[in-house]
Amino acid sequence: MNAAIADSFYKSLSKLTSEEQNRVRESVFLFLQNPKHPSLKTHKLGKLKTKGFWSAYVNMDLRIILYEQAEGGWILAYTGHHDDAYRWAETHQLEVHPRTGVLQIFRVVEEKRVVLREVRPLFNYPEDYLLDLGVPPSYIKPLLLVETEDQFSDLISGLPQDVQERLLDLYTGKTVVPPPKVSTLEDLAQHPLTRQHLQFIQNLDELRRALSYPWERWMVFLHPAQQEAVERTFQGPARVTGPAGTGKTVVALHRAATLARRYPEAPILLTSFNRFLSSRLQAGLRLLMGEIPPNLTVENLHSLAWRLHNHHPGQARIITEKRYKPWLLEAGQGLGQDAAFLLSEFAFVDAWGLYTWEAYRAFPRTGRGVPLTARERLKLFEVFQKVWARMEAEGFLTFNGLAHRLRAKAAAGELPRFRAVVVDEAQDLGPAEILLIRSLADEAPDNLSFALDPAQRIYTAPLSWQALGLEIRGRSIRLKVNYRTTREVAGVAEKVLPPTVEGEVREVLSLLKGPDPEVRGFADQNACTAELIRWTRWLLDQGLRAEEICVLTRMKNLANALREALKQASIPVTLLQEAEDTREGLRLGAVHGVKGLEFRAVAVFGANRNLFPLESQLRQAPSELDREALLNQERNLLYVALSRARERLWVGYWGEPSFFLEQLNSRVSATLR
Ligand SMILES: Nc1ncnc2c1ncn2[C@@H]1O[C@H](COP(=O)(O)OP(=O)(O)OP(=O)(O)O)[C@@H](O)[C@H]1O
Repeated sequence: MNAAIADSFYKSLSKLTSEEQNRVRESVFLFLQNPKHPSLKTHKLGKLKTKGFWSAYVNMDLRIILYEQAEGGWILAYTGHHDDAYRWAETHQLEVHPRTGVLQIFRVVEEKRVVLREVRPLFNYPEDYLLDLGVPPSYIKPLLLVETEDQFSDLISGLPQDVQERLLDLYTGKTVVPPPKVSTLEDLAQHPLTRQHLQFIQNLDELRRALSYPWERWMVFLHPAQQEAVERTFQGPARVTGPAGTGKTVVALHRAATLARRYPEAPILLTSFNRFLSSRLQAGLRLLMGEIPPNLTVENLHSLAWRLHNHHPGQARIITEKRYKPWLLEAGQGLGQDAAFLLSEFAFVDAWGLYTWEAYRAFPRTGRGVPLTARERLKLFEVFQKVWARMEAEGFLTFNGLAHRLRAKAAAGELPRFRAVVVDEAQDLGPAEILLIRSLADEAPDNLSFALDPAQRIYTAPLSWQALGLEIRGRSIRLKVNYRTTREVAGVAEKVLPPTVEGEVREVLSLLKGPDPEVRGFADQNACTAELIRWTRWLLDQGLRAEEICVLTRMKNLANALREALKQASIPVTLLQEAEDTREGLRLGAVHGVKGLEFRAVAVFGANRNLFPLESQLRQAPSELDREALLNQERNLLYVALSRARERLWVGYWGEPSFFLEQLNSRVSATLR
């Protein structure tokens, strides 16, 4: 079988109803077994003879647009309702690029753009160089004639994704290196740029598999940077980083699947820090692999730790800070240290597993904010020992304590190991968790793969990878193409962050265009609520389903108050923490519960000065450095909230706006005054 499915086909398929998708799938199957099957009425599109497009009949309403290759193979290019499908065929073309050799599908450039006249070009590069970058020859002149940014965006939106990326980089003043050239046909199928757009189907089995699952583009087409992070054999721990929506979870899923196939006899673990995220990973893997193979475990770290712990006698219950706080304060009376500092130092010692005096004394407290003399350290350690003794006597253990205990067992060879561990959302893991993961992985190539975004760290303080014994230099891949959201939404979300986060310059490229986000100030909470309800109703009128809309607040109590108001307005609501994918209703909840999710429309309700950052929390910071760390976490929380939106973003505040919003561009900040 000589067939390929194009990215544009999957994209168009996803716009059809599931009933229509099924009909299209049946016809594709039929077509690829017998292109001349009479029921398909396959015919060359008359007026478009030179372009090589064909149409196949699905039913009275639906058509599949195909391209016949010179060597006799077929490319599935598009599917849609009759008029839409024919319009697509008329306005697109498929061509092997004369320089790069890559097969490209792109929108036919409009003739009227090629009028030669005196202009002040926005984009001025040698034609030869643009050709080297893979710009189709018909686009060169129009590109050199664009005068405004809007014209530029509009023009390049018809180009293949990789060419758009290069042109946008060029536009923002970056040096862009031309892609490698494709010379042979075999080379073409293997070329990362081709694989970004075309899925080659070798036999009926592959076709059956491709047709029997819901088709999602991320399952099939990876960006070359994603592909590298998925497929490379790393000689040690590796990590993939990137802003929200750049496909880190997609990489983690593919990487786990690839490693499970690469080491079929060895146990592989795909993990994240909470149950909710792991169940999403599980669902993603089922989509990707059909069945999760027996050597691949998907489990959140806490549940894994309990499972390993329960293999051994002497179970303990996990203690929360709320429960041990009074014990710590009682033991620490007379030390002259305030409660916030005692709690913070206890958590620090616990996180790093400094359970002996020698370990605590020798451990650098750099960056802790409150300096301690050796004597003060010793006094503190004696207090901590009392708390640990009490925990032990009452059958309790902190989670970090459990993690360190397991780590020691793993080091002594008493626990089973994984050949490779893949970790998603790794920025929120603390030292105890990362050290545990490290101890559970074999010392071998490909053993540890982390996916993370430092700007989404909302639970822990930044960590030094080197201090954890993880050397990742030369094995770090950065993603920058945002597949989730529009340029407008990504622009607003990134602007609440500083340009560099934990040493990494924030770089994001979104190829989608959409409406400007709205940032609105109100006199009080009631007015903000009323407008939010109006906006929600408007979205529902526009055809969005309630579950495609999510409203986020900084605190749970604000979400509860809003829930009542939405109920009264007869808008169905499901709280985020209760939300199964199947439940209906607008999603509502505190930002902490929205990690890893995305919605067509997102509203942040209460982006007020005293809520982002949460004033009451900042006041408790024991030192200026702790305050700084908390401030960053709060900023990250707002970033997480804003970056969940795929198409529409609405931000409402009353009183003073959060100062994190100050960096927004003038278009948005105009509404702040
Ligand atoms: N190669 C791809 N092709 C098409 N869609 C993709 C691709 N990679 C990612 N996506 C889509 O982009 C969106 C974001 O992907 P994903 O959740 O993996 O990003 P992320 O970097 O983990 O985001 P976050 O940091 O916000 O959790 C998803 O809808 C996903 O399906």
